[in-house]
Amino acid sequence: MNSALLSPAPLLSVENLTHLYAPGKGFGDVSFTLYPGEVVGIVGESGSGKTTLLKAISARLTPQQGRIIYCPPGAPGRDLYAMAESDRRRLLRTEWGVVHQHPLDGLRPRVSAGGNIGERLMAIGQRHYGEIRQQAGRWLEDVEIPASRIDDFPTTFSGGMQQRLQIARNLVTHPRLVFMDEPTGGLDVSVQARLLDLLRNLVVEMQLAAVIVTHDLGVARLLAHRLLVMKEGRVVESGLTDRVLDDPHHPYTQLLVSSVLS
Ligand SMILES: Nc1ncnc2c1ncn2[C@@H]1O[C@H](COP(=O)(O)OP(=O)(O)OP(=O)(O)O)[C@@H](O)[C@H]1O
Repeated sequence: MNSALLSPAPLLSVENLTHLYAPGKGFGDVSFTLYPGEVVGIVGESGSGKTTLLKAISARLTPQQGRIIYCPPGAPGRDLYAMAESDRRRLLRTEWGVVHQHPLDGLRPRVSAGGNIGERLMAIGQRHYGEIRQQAGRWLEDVEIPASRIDDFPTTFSGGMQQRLQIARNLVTHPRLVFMDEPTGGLDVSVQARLLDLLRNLVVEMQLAAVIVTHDLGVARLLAHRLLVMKEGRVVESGLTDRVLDDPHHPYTQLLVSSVLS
């Protein structure tokens, strides 16, 4: 993917962040910036701390050290964990989105597909039932779910459809920033390819900034402008995606890349 046109001020600045459940379990001293419209991929083997880091930067796990500054364009920067808990929760419902690996973790199983999408619209103040339903129907079609399924529960959908519904629920409010944890993990390869294509188009069209955790370097190559490579809770290499994957500098990245090629 080509680099985004970057605005001068980072949307998110992660500074010396640490959260260790136990020695070697979690992540330590991670710093990076994310610009509006930019997609950063976090790659690394299982257990390297990717999900824990994603939780901390998406306001779902208070880090033990360091800070995160969120600075939406035209507004002053705010320290994420110095905000009131209610403000962090509001961010997650409105300007931010979180796409979980297991779609039912990010959906309400006892609420219809339309309700799952409409709920986010209500969180940003929309009240007109007819308009909410219309937007939900449009979004279902945008993520290739027939609008005729609007009243069905997500539990009646296939895994791929559930994941597309979760994406629609998150994107309907046009968030600035989306966090995704293995968004195509657990799906059949053919379903993965279509979902990736859809995600890539949405990210480009909506000029979304995103942080994507994946152990799949193909997903990283397709979606991310920049990569952070994690090993044992540390970022061992970072840089533009093509540079990191085509000319890896750190021995661990070299191993990761060569294990995919072999
Ligand atoms: N709630 C928790 N309590 C204690 N230890 C945890 C907790 N969550 C994760 N860990 C441990 O922290 C380490 C990092 O886990 P994490 O899930 O962040 O890794 P990961 O890179 O996302 O791995 P995977 O790709 O398998 O999801 C692992 O050793 C894991 O067992």
